[in-house]
Amino acid sequence: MGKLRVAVIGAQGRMGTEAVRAVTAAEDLELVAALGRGDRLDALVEAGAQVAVELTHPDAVLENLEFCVRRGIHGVVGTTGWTEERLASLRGWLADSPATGVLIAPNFGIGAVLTMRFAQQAARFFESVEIIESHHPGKADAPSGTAVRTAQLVGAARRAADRGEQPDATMTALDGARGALVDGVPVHSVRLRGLVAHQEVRFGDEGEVLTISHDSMNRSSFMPGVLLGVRRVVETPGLTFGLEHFLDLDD
Ligand SMILES: NC(=O)c1ccc[n+]([C@@H]2O[C@H](COP(=O)([O-])OP(=O)(O)OC[C@H]3O[C@@H](n4cnc5c(N)ncnc54)[C@H](O)[C@@H]3O)[C@@H](O)[C@H]2O)c1
Ligand SMILES: O=C(O)C1=N[C@H](C(=O)O)CCC1
Repeated sequence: MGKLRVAVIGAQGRMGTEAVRAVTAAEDLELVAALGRGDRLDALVEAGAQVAVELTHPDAVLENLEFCVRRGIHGVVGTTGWTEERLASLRGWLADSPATGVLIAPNFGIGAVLTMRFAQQAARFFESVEIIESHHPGKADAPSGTAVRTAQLVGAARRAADRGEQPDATMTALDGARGALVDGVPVHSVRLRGLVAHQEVRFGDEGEVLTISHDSMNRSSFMPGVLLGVRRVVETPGLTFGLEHFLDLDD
């Protein structure tokens, strides 16, 4: 079998630079295109790309994915900012191109995916939960895609366990002091020079606190997840949301 032909969109960015390096170094993959802002998407077709790794900006990702899916190019997406409305558009394009696969990974870090899974498992046992995510100050979106996904998973697990609202006697608060409420879970976003990507999920109950915490120290740590996504997406038509679906976590 020949090498899988891979393109990177957003190739000059922080993540894109790492992805270009990782794809180039992988023996079973061939980097056939590296696109930056302003480059023609037609270059993907001309290069014969089979998979596009999308690492751009929430404002650009939908247009790039529509182009790819309509041409049968599979997508591995790290770009954040996903809403139900955006996902519905993507599902529509995929319905018209049923052999095409798209993986959206809020986080490619294996440890971060496990953090989300562990938080989901812990959620039903605790009265209180808050999420603190901390990132570099160049990040465009807040809260992080990882924190939003974690809060959704925790919120769903709390609902399934009939956990009511969290205790909180706050009567007056400055705007933002209690974070953003995502699915009933307060999420606090820190932006600090020197950081890469970090998250703490703090659970509390009478007399005990459980903190599940994960740190990405560099962006090369995301690359095993990106490469796994590239290899698996070509055999997984439709939308896959979350790298956990490619990790066989229940085995
Ligand atoms: N899923 C994950 O594990 C993960 C990890 C890190 C970052 N991210 C996300 O990936 C995205 C990129 O992050 P980053 O830190 O690399 O950002 P960045 O700003 O360093 O890089 C983005 C690059 O995309 C380029 N770009 C913008 N619009 C484009 C377009 N239409 N076509 C081609 N290129 C375009 C920019 O010029 C820039 O070079 C963000 O949404 C971020 O949150 C996800
Ligand atoms: O650096 C970023 O930007 C990151 N974005 C993702 C998110 O929003 O969760 C993953 C972590 C790094």
